[in-house]
Amino acid sequence: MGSDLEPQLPGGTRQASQAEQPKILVVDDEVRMRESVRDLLRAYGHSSVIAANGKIALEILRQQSIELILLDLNMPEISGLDFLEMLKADYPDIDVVIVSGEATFANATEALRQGVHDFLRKPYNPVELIGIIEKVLKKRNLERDFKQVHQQLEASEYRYRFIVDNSPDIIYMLDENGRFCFVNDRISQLLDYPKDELIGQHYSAVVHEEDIEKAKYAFAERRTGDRASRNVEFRLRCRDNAQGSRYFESRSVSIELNSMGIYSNSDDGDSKRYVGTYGVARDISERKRAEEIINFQLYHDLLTQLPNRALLRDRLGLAISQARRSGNQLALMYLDMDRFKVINDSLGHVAGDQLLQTVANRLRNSLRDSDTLARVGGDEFNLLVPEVTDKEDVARLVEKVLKNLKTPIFIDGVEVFVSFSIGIALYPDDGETMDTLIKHADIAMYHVKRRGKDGYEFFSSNMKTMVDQHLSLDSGLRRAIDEEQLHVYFQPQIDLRSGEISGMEALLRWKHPEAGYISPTEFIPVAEENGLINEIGLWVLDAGCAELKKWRQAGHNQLNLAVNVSSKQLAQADFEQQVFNTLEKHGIPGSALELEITENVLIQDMDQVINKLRQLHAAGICIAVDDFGIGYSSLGYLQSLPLSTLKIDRSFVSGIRATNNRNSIVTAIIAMAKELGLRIIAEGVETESQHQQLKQLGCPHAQGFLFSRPMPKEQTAQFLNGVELQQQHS
Ligand SMILES: Nc1nc2c(ncn2[C@@H]2O[C@H](COP(=O)(O)O[C@H]3[C@@H](O)[C@H](n4cnc5c(=O)[nH]c(N)nc54)O[C@@H]3COP(=O)(O)O)[C@@H](O)[C@H]2O)c(=O)[nH]1
Repeated sequence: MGSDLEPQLPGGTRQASQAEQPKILVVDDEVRMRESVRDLLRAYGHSSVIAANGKIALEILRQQSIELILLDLNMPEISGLDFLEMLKADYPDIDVVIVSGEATFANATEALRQGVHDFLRKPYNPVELIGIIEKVLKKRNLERDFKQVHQQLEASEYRYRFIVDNSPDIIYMLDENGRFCFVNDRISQLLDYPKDELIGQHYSAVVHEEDIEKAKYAFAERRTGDRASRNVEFRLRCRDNAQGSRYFESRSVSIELNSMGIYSNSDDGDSKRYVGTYGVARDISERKRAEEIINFQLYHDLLTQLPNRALLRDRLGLAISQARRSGNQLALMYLDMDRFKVINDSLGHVAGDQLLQTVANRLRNSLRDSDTLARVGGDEFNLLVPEVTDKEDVARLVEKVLKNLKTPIFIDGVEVFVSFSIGIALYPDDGETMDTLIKHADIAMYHVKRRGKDGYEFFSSNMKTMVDQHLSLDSGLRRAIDEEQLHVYFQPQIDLRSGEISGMEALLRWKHPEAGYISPTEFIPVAEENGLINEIGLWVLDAGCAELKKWRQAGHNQLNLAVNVSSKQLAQADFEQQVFNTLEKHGIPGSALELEITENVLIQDMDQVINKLRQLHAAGICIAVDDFGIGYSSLGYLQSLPLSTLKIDRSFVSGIRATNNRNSIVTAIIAMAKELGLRIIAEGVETESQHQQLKQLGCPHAQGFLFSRPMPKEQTAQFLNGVELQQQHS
């Protein structure tokens, strides 16, 4: 029957049987006995190997995987009990059934003590033996299955624990009293709490005190499904507040998603009992910080760190609502720095920025925390004072603010003096809405500017009428150009010695279809503000030159044309080129043109103005200073400028009498002009007496209603031809 070492398989190949069935080792020194057992096992479908003694059996165990040993106790060399001892030491998992003729109680007891599964006496009962074997194998199968399930559970538990502990989010469970019964590792990393310290603590221990109310329902959420809390934001406290607070977005999940016993079946089996909450909290601190930065940038001016227009509007809206409820007044102020552009242009933008920052700090330091100071433009600020008692109260505050700004500011070693024009509107008297208050404060500020800057004014309703007119002039003037409502009139300039006409001054007229004639004193400042003066001024020059050409062609070839030039026109980079082009277009020599500028032109950018005037002068064009004597500029410029004419202001002419000290001013101007080699024209001559006085004082030229009112071009041509016409308009 082959070697005792060889496994005796019941049919089929050895490998196939080994793979399919548990292996049984029969150890017996009696050949007949061990073969009968092997045959019996084969008959019942069990594969087995047989060994004639303990030594062979140990050898087989080293080579093969055995599950059950049927062991004889009485064997030579190694007894069954000794074999058992060796077996338990090296192969404790193998089950043993004793099949032996040994019948002593002591041996049987010892065998059982060593853990054998059963004891069967020879001659054995085959049915009993098979029954025992199958019972052992069944038990082993169960144990194997159990072990496998256990291993799978362990692996699964490990996987879940790994996932939970390595989650970027905090995962927690609270018991029904709101105490932590589970937290993952993430909570320790984020809040510096050892996990064990948190277990058993109420969730409020980690919630920021200001957010307890918000966190209350979200943290210990009882609801499930769609009604459960989602994305509720609040702050958790780090341990000992070591890292400050972090923002969290917490959510409680429904019991359907949570199979870990958050709700358990009650005793009746029909209802469920709340046992706790499961939640996931995600750290959103970085996002919150980014949001804070973005929010700051959205609502603040980055140069001065002051609130911007959007934040001011927000606070003003709230302040108006509160004032409406409480019946209080509030003040809104518009603050505009005077001459900031000049400072910025002369000292440079970096210095300008520093100045704005210093001014912002000074303003801020004059105010209370409840006030809102906002930067709403380059050099424009708005101040909201949410509660004021009366105008005097506001005036005191504004005076304090202006006084604080008076102290000179040093920028890069340069002493800078700043002043502000401040307009004030009060709620509810000056407006009940945000836009009205802002607009009215702006209007009041504008009035301070026009009045001479550096001060404050409260809004009044007549200011609004003026602004409304200003606005309608603005839009009307744009239409006036398109619809050809503008006209050039001419007023003669007379040589008092010969009585001849030496020149014509071009004067602009606006014939409005409804309002009639509108004075240039009203609309020229508007055109200067909206920039239309450049277009209009060039048009006057062109129209005047066109007429001058006709007059000269008609024989008045010594006639000159005087045209008024605004400071805004002169500031254009190509102004002189525009003049040269126009003269060239009409074929008029430069010497036939006189440009009238006012003293305020000279107060501005002196170097640039002198440069332009020199270029014009070099082309033969005469430069006259209009309204001379009423400006504040130094007389020293007269020598440095390429001037040709001084026009004595009407106010001096209207005052001259036969004996009057006003004459001394006119006399002084005439003397000074002669000294400087300048031509003199007296403006606004209305009476024969003025005419004679001027002649006596040696004034060579004059202009005024006495000689002629300004007239349209057709009448001017006739006037030149000596036809006396009734003047229609002045
Ligand atoms: N930049 C420009 N300014 C212009 C232009 N056209 C006019 N103006 C300036 O507007 C101001 C008002 O001008 P206007 O109403 O035309 O008044 C002129 C004369 O009508 C007036 N005048 C002339 N003689 C008399 C008089 O005897 N009495 C009296 N009460 N008024 C008189 O004086 C004005 C002429 O002023 P001036 O230019 O200073 O010689 C005025 O400042 C104009 O300059 C334009 O096209 N561009």
